[in-house]
Amino acid sequence: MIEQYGWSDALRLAFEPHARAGYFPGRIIVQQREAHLVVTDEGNLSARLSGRLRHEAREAGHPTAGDWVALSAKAGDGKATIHAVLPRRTAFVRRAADSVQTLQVIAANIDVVFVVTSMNAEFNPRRLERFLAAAWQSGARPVVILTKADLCEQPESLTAEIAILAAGCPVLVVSVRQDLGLNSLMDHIAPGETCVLIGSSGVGKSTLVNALLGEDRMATQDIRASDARGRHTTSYRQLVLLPGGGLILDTPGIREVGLIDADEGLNTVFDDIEQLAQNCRFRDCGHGSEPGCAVRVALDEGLLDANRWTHFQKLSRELAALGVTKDRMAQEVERRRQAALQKAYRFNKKTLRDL
Ligand SMILES: Nc1nc2c(ncn2[C@@H]2O[C@H](COP(=O)(O)OP(=O)(O)OP(=O)(O)O)[C@@H](O)[C@H]2O)c(=O)[nH]1
Ligand SMILES: [Zn+2]
Repeated sequence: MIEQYGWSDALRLAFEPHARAGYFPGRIIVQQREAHLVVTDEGNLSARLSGRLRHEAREAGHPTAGDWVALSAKAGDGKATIHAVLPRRTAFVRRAADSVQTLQVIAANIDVVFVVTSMNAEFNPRRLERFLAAAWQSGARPVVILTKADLCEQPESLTAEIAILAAGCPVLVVSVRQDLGLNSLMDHIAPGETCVLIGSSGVGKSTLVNALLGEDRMATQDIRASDARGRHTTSYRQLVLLPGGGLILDTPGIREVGLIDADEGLNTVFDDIEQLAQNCRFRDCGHGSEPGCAVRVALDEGLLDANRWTHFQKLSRELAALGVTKDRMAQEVERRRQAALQKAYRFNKKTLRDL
């Protein structure tokens, strides 16, 4: 059962101390305020945090959808207690809605982030950059999906434009209406791997999930004809098994990626600018009036788009204001979480590293 949900030898190894303590493993498929829905070899259980974990969670963060956890349960009542969270391989992090400083991990242990944008509405390159940066920063592989190809007059030129922006990740063109491109999408998720979809409201994420599942499990919405944008629909927020053996997590929290949280992700998306800046005469060039500034020259000669440059500076400033270091923020959050966990469980450092 849990093999289907991605249970692996590495996880088994990390789980050993918990197995010795008499606990069994499970994966959170729905995160809820009080009790989480957890898939286990004994079926789905409704699990609450132990008192001790609840206490630690204040420092180390709460377990989230996609997390592997150590459980105990009394026979037969469908309820369980979560005693520990295994180290995460990847984490999708966003800033909490109510605070600039608080980070929220909204999905753990994901392998692929599908960045979804539609081909019918006006294409917004800046927004795609932000989504891509968030995707890179999670530690998972980003893949761009362009939806509603049936509504686009010249899909080729738009695809080419986007491929340049999304340098380094695959760009897939799909149309659920025409049943186009869905198989190549499935090729990007291996059995046991977990993917998430991010993208603005109305781009067709739920429709895609339904198509992948082969049934209408997600509530979709009818698009507002006037502005080609969508309204929010409530979704089935859970980690679900796809027929091909992969897993998909469709949660509203992931869709609403706010500000980008990592300069690592930013650098990947703005790789060309980073390259340019390396040609400046001074290593700490501020790209203002310094002599020998390669960025200024590129701007003057029209080799670097002025809007793109402005956007890059704006995002850089936002990140600097947050004190973001070169480390991926997701990794930093995870490091702190593990440090807190180690204090509690004296986890073997090597076991953590091996994951
Ligand atoms: N023409 C066309 N319309 C599509 C396609 N895929 C989705 N749509 C339509 O786009 C609208 C929005 O689709 P949803 O799947 O609800 O969008 P969403 O991204 O899940 O939206 P939120 O739940 O608000 O985040 C619906 O009316 C769909 O029928 C497609 O391939 N072609
Ligand atoms: Zn410079």
